[in-house]
Amino acid sequence: MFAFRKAATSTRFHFLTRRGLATHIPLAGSSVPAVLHLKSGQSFTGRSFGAQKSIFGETVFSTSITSYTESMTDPSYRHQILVFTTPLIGNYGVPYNVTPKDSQDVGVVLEAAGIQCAAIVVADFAEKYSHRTAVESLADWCVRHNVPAITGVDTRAVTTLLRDQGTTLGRIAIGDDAAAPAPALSEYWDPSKENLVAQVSTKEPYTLNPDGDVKIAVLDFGAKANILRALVRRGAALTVLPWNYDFNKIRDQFDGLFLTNGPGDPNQCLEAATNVGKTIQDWDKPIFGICMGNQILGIAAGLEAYRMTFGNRGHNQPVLALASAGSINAGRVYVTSQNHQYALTLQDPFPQGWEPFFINCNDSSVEGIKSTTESGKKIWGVQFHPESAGGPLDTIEVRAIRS
Ligand SMILES: NC(=O)CC[C@H](N)C(=O)O
Repeated sequence: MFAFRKAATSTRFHFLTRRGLATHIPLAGSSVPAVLHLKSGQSFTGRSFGAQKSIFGETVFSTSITSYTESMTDPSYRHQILVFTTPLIGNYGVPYNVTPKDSQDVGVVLEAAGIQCAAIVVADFAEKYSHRTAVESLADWCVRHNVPAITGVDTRAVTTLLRDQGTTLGRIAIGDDAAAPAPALSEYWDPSKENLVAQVSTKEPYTLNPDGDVKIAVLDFGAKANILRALVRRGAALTVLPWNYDFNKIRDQFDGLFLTNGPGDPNQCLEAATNVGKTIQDWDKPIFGICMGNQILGIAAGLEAYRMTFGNRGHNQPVLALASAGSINAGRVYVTSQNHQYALTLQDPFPQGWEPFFINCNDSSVEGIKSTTESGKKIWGVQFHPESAGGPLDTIEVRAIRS
């Protein structure tokens, strides 16, 4: 036991010294009081182990049992207070998150360079961590990225509430703020009223793996790095574009279009849906979208994106492949990684030329759409994350699984 601890600690000091950070950042005051207030009136007390900063956000829960570092760096969690239903969080620390940046590499090991969620809430923060890739503790990482974190919270009670009343606006109050009364209802800030995609999307186009075999344009709504890595690994040359770039102006140079994941309400991005609407009308090359990308495709096709009660966040969401998925896959259930609050309507009939692709086995929400064979188009979207990180690999190569 001691040997493990020693190894983790010396790796961390090695990392900090190598990068010129001579002093160890101490574990943020674990006796500092902290409170999670919900706009619905409930308050949950705990202790701070992250940045000593109070924030507002949208309170959501994730049922994933591992990969807290991947979830926390996923830009789709922007401005969300992330409650982990798994009680013990932090036990394997945080890995080194930088790779040599070259034209084929997105430059990070996780999903983004920094923490993207607004704060985390856990039942039991593991102060001792151990993993061969760990270079710092979850507490140190949160402090370095100025992200508040609370431990000692009854996360089962919070989750039960959120499941019943839905995703709820919240406030994390740390230190002196924790002793203050809960905010007035009018003080709660609602991130879903903002265009969060504009905050996280690239501001300028850039390329990755320019010598790749297939030229794909990527509309960046807040891409997880592993999506870009997954495309580059398959030999694609990527041109990553800002979310509202009109791809139609340059589409002749490309073999395909990809639409990424992203934070917030897809209805804040109607400009992108209008652009994509023009593309799907008269472009016959392949188009694929993940999560927000699926929602933008759906809006462009004439479906509506609605707000779900508590969304689906976790790495254990079962989805059923429909007949439209093809005879190899139809009828199979895949366990998938998900992080979303909105979904496309399951309407009958579906817009002309489109059909549902997958259905969620828990709540029957639409888990993907595709163009019909008769339409002659090659367009697919999935609400889940086939590229995983974190989560099961069931859908990373759907066809390969059966063979
Ligand atoms: N991961 C995503 O792309 C999420 C899409 C959208 N922000 C939602 O919450 O539904």
